[in-house]
Amino acid sequence: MGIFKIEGGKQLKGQIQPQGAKNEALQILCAVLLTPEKVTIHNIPDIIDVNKLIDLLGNLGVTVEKLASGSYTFQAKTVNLQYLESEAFKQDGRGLRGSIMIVGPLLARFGKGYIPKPGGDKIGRRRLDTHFEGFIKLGATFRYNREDYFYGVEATQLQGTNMLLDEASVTGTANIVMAAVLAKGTTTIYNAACEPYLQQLCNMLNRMGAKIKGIGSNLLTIEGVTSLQGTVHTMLPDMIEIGSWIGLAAMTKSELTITNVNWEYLGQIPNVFRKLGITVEKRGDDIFIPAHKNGYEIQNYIDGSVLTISDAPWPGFTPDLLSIILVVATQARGSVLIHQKMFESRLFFVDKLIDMGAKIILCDPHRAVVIGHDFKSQLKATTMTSPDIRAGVSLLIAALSAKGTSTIHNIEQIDRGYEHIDMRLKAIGAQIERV
Ligand SMILES: CC(=O)N[C@H]1[C@@H](OP(=O)(O)OP(=O)(O)OC[C@H]2O[C@@H](n3ccc(=O)[nH]c3=O)[C@H](O)[C@@H]2O)O[C@H](CO)[C@@H](O)[C@@H]1O
Ligand SMILES: C=C(OP(=O)(O)O)C(=O)O
Repeated sequence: MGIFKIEGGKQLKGQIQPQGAKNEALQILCAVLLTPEKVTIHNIPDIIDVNKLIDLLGNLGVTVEKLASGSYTFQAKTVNLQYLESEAFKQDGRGLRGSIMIVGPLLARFGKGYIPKPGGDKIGRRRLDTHFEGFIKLGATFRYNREDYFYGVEATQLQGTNMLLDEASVTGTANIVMAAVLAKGTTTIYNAACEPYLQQLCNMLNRMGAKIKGIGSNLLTIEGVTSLQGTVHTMLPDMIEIGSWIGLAAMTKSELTITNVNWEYLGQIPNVFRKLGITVEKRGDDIFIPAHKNGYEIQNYIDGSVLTISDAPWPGFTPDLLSIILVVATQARGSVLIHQKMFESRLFFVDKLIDMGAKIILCDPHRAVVIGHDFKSQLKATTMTSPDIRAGVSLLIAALSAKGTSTIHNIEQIDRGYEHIDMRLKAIGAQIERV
């Protein structure tokens, strides 16, 4: 397993261009299975999870051609359905979370979709009921093999229907939408997730000939069509990476420009950092973060009570940035309650920050109070292990701000979602080595 060695306490400076969005890429790549025609995709991030999914598509018989860095064509003229029943698929399929979204397109176009329990972060229970309840509603038969955690759905022709999702699941909505576009008749999906990832997916599907209305809302209406054609799609910049760079700049008192961020898709993200007292300046389509020489001060509520930052389905604040908010708060002036509502094991990494000298009280698995140091006491360097992708980056930010040399193990978790992070950090002055 890889290791980062970080010499912290250095100010960084410069420009950073966000990569294409990981969670969007995982949906878009699965959508290529819906058509026998060529699909060209640009701004694909070069990260472990995405590369695993591209390999999986190749194993399924999709012709994959790399045009340039980040640009590929995919053509699923025929698909090797036997691979779905192989031992190799059981290994490949559980390598990442995003693989679950091959099920909807395969079911819709080929009548069967199988998947072993998918991987992804170990951040609490991650059920798949919403996905399979949706497929069943569309008329699929469902089976689950408890022995080897293997899920399967089959149907000769999906039928449009009305459904109310039990929760606004991101990958669940994507999966059901990709099945419903080829169903017979009209499907309505209420309580649909509507993250920018999903808006991008639905817009792409419409360009392929699908008929989806209500994009960006929690009520999608999908008129089924018999076939879809090829298209060209460009991924948005990764909003979670953008948030990570904002946090990094503030915590290391660095001046950073994050370029071409697509402001209109950032939702609450800039404002939540502003609530921590961080200056997030809009300069055209860039974000400019000045060096916070005098620190940053957490805002209280109007009545003077302590601020809470919590997650919610879009357009609420994404759970994927709460770990970063938490680490940034450790050096703020003031206190904040971090409430991670969705996942129950995503805050345990605070133990490491406490070891480094941060003032945090973990109230329960979902809530932590952070009392900021206002830079009066620097975090101390240490050795740590990255438990999940976002905690990993939060620990990396802590290490870059800490005094001395820190070591982070299990950096594959970080490489799962951040493209060449060590090279990009070096380019803005960080001292980081991959060993
Ligand atoms: C590959 C991918 O795209 N992964 C993202 C996707 O995962 P994923 O699609 O797996 O996450 P879901 O949206 O299904 O659910 C996430 C968690 O939130 C809970 N939940 C969800 C909706 C809701 O209204 N109430 C609620 O409590 C679920 O029970 C689950 O524990 O969305 C998550 C939530 O934004 C992100 O953290 C992941 O980065
Ligand atoms: C939880 C995340 O990813 P995944 O769903 O792939 O585990 C994430 O991107 O923060």
